[in-house]
Amino acid sequence: MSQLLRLATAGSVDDGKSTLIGRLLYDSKAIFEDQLEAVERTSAARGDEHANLALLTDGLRAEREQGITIDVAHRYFATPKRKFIIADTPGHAQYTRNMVTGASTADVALILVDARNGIVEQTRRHAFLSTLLGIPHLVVCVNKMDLVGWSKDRFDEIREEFRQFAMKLNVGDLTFIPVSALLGDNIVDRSTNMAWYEGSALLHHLEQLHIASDHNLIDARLAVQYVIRPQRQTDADLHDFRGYAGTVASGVFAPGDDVVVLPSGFASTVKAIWGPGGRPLDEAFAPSAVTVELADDIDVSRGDMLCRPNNRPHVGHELDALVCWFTDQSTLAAGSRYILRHSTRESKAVVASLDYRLDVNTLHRDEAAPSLGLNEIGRVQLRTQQPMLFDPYRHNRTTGSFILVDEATNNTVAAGMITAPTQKATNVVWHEAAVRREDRATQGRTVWLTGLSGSGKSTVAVELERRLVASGTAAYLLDGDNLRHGLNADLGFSAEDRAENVRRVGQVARLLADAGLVAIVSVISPYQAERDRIRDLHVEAGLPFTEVFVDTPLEVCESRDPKHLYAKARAGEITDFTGIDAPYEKPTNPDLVLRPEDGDPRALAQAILDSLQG
Ligand SMILES: Nc1ncnc2c1ncn2[C@@H]1O[C@H](COP(=O)(O)OS(=O)(=O)O)[C@@H](OP(=O)(O)O)[C@H]1O
Ligand SMILES: Nc1ncnc2c1ncn2[C@@H]1O[C@H](COP(=O)(O)OP(=O)(O)O)[C@@H](O)[C@H]1O
Repeated sequence: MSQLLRLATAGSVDDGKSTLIGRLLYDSKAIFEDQLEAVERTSAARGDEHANLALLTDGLRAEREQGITIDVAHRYFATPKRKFIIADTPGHAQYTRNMVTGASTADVALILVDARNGIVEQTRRHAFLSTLLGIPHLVVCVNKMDLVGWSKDRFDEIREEFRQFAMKLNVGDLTFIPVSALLGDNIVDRSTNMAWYEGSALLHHLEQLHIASDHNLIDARLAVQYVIRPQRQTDADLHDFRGYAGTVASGVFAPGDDVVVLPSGFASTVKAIWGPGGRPLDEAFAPSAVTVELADDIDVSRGDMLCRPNNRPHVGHELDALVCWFTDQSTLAAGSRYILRHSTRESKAVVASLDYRLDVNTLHRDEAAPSLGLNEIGRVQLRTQQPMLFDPYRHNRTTGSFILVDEATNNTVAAGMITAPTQKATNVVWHEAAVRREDRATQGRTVWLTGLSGSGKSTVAVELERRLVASGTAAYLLDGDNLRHGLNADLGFSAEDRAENVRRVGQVARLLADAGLVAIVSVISPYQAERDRIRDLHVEAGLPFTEVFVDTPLEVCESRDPKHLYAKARAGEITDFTGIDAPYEKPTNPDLVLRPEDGDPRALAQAILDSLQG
């Protein structure tokens, strides 16, 4: 079966969103002949020169007005390569909530920009929301290129402006396509009007997009929806069948797997897994709805979660989360009480504090904000009566999200994304500085070089620092090797110690960047999750973060072996050596990749400089 791609579209009114969707449907021959004829007739009657494809999607608007969905319409179409679902979210300023509901399961966000107007407030807002929702791929369609004379310069200008903004966000994969939705350029077929554009047309890009690896296949989680306990049918059934039905939120379950049931902590083994229609399954992935049978007769009830013994979600009463407020009937403030629904559990919850309200347009945090109103987003600390079983949203869009329900009206009043369990440090108050970042002479950032030992991180980093300082930019190199002589002298090379090493270096880099320096970091940092955490730390602080993958193959590193460490590792004299008997997880979405064939260390340092300026 072809893989399904979920698309969320966003753009301000009149950017051409409806036309673009119409064009995709029209040109991929997905629309019904009669609908099309009606559009052609209406367009001709209105004297339109071209078939007005917005009319196709305007039909949907009527549906919406009847309140069928929360202002999000879904459209289905298919090409021989793939099936698509488009969630069309209206672009008005106050429609944050629709975007949050419509796009939370999307694989790709399509953001439309009118080439004449360039990046506007809405563009930034939608880009921010898309990244907040963890949508892994972002496609910026610079539309109405016909109205700017198919200008490459204009396209480049918009792309650069967007890139500058996107650096402050945690954007996974970012693509820019110049299009004319009205005339069909670069929608399904490559445009002949823009020969300078070398990329794919939109549909082709969407068909090719690799999304399988976006799914979390590591953290096995299944929230029990209900317990199936049919009556004994015949005397031959010595035991009553007991199955646990639910949807796999992430990871993989298979018969024979050891599992733990949370929050009780009882352990068992998966005896069998049943799919739809009672079919036995060898494996179950997200988002399959299955029934799991366990080998042991243990107590499991609705709301419990099955996971693997060595990979568990957080269990706790305190959540740190970003919430989007959905209603104008009330506001959220410290002390407000709600029902929190998370996977198949629910609990009473109180807002322990509202840390700040986020201005989605400027990313400014208002720490003095007393409450959140309609469509506003803020960071809150929540305390629940029952223990919750959760993961950060960044790792798991299912076990990382929740909704808040008003007890009195039973209305959903907010959607939330869990950032982390609330930090342990209690009674420690953050002191506000009198100097704001904008008041400092320079604005800092972090450039993070990751790669195997001997890949060239330090050499390139030294050269980058030299060039920056020579050009009058305050920069400071934090080298893993060197820090391990001081700050991190107590750490070795176990997975835990490396995580702590990277956490400390990341915190120091953030402080330097906050102080206005370019912090250059050169550490192996072998784990994606740790690197992501450092990126988040920067993004949350509004500091640009550039992840540079020094992608030198293991064989090359090993042949260089300047410190003879590979030789020692091969001889078994050192253990846990990265690339030999300890893992290195390649960056999934680095901002820049440097390969040996790209040049000598000087050329590579220059490539980093170019990317910072570009
Ligand atoms: N077991 C093992 N594995 C990897 N590296 C080892 C090990 N033992 C010592 N070294 C030396 O320590 C340097 C890596 O330190 P880092 O702080 O960058 O590592 S990590 O990010 O915590 O994984 C690394 O430096 P670079 O070669 O500059 O990367 C090595 O010289
Ligand atoms: N781009 C490059 N081309 C060829 N050799 C390189 C390059 N970058 C670094 N080297 C050499 O590789 C060795 C390892 O580089 P180093 O910067 O110490 O790596 P790391 O800090 O990643 O361990 C050094 O001897 C260095 O001179």
